[in-house]
Amino acid sequence: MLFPEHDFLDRFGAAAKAGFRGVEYLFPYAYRLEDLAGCLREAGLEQVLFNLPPGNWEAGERGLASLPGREAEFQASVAEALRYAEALDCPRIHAMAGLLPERADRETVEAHHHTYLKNLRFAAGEAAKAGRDLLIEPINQRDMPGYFLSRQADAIKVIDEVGADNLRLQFDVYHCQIMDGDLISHMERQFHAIGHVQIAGVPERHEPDLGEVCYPEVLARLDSLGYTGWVGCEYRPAGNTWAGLGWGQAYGLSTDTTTRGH
Ligand SMILES: O=C(O)C(=O)[C@H](O)CO
Ligand SMILES: [Mg+2]
Repeated sequence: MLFPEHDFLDRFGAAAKAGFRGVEYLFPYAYRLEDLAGCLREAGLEQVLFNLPPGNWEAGERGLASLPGREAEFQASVAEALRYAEALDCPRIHAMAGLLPERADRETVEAHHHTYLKNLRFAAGEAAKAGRDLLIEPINQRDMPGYFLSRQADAIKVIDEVGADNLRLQFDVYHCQIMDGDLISHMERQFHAIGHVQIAGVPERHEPDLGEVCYPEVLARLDSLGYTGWVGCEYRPAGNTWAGLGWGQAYGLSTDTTTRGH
């Protein structure tokens, strides 16, 4: 989502020049593995996370994991994601849950829940064989109406029901603020399950210093909890990406325009 001023494969160099040490993105599948691996190597970056294939994104699909009748496609998506994760040395992959049909009745919701648990057990098992973590993320209903997983408590319940050590929570602060609020309490209560963190300003999803969330306090508390994982900057720059990085200087990022030479 950052550096949209550049073609995708050029964003790796821009991220490194800005001081990032790792990158994540939604989907790698439109690109050749060797091109992505070369970008990481040349920029000296780690591949931190990406998503499993989401179904037909252009047609509005937002993941396969809870969709009854699509299990074979989901299993193939796990294999494809793990193939990319192996080549890019990516320790974690995110399985998007998918959308409920409009006005879903109780039976439909239960069928999605049953499918979700079954698929996550399969995917966590395959990821564990490869030494990788599988993440699930509650996503807010404003950005993704009908998304099957939107509340923090539901995500923790699913993680407990699946019972796989490598099934972890993708704690996106932006979504948590919109759907549940009470950010620091949720972060503290769920800390045992957090496998990745993402941040963005609320409500516009711009830079973290724009909006209602006090990120210096949230990130300081994350540190004091002993978090040693990554924090993904999953936001849409309000303007030029570089101009908006001032918030990150406290975390080693640079807004130095002289490094823009790219
Ligand atoms: O939407 C988000 O916050 C995500 O992190 C998903 O991976 C992509 O939609
Ligand atoms: Mg997110």
